[in-house]
Amino acid sequence: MSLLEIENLTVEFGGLKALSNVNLEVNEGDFLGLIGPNGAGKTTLFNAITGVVKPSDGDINFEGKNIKGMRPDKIALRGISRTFQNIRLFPKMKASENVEIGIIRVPQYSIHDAILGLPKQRNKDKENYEQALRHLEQVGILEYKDAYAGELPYGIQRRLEIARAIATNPKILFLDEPAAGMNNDETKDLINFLSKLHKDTGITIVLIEHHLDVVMELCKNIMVLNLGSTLAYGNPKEIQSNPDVIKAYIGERRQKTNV
Ligand SMILES: Nc1ncnc2c1ncn2[C@@H]1O[C@H](COP(=O)(O)OP(=O)(O)OP(=O)(O)O)[C@@H](O)[C@H]1O
Repeated sequence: MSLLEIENLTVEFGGLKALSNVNLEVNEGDFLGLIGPNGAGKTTLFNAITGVVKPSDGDINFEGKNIKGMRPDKIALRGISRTFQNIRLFPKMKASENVEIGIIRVPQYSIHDAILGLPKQRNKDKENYEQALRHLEQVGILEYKDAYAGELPYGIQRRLEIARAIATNPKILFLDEPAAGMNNDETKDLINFLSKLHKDTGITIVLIEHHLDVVMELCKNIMVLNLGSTLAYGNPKEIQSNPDVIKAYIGERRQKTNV
């Protein structure tokens, strides 16, 4: 059984079919890339899986259970975590506090314990802080633990988002354009860091990215969406030489980036 199975998924916004009969299987440990032109439906697919938008048709099975239409918080508790295209950190909170928010998803002590500041609450707070530091270390930004998120360099903020997402201890991680707005050095750092994260933790990752070098280097398989439908699926070599993909997307990206 696959970890995630998407069957004939359709998402409509008014008269617009953002996704049309999309099928996808993700196995445990996969590193899957999701590419395609602007408006192809990539983020909509993430939004449907994470419960942010309601599909009009099809099924989304995670660990054999249909999660289609479930609330985002319930889906997150099943082990599905994500980052967003636009950074969504709490800028006036410290880096460590942003990660603690990822850890404290379910009440860990009663309101009574919290109001009275009982040892159970104090111990849990200390454990959460220590765990947050471990995640900051995991993504290589421990030195920024006391810095305010909004004051961090862009590439570090992106890593902090990933630290917060993995703090929920997910079984699958969806990354929506983690290299967006990064310069070449930051992009190279990101490739190395994601490769190490995947190797060290074995976590299943699905990655949307327009920086094709990131996708080609990291992903074992790639799904190409175009106009809400699957245009192609294959390994990086197959995708780069697929004439339909070159015509619909890669050719245009090469022109834009002079690759
Ligand atoms: N909440 C929404 N309401 C109405 N239309 C939407 C909504 N979200 C997405 N769309 C539309 O659905 C289509 C797919 O959008 P989506 O954001 O999924 O594309 P994408 O492949 O992620 O694009 P990009 O690479 O630019 O991020 C687009 O035409 C978009 O305008």
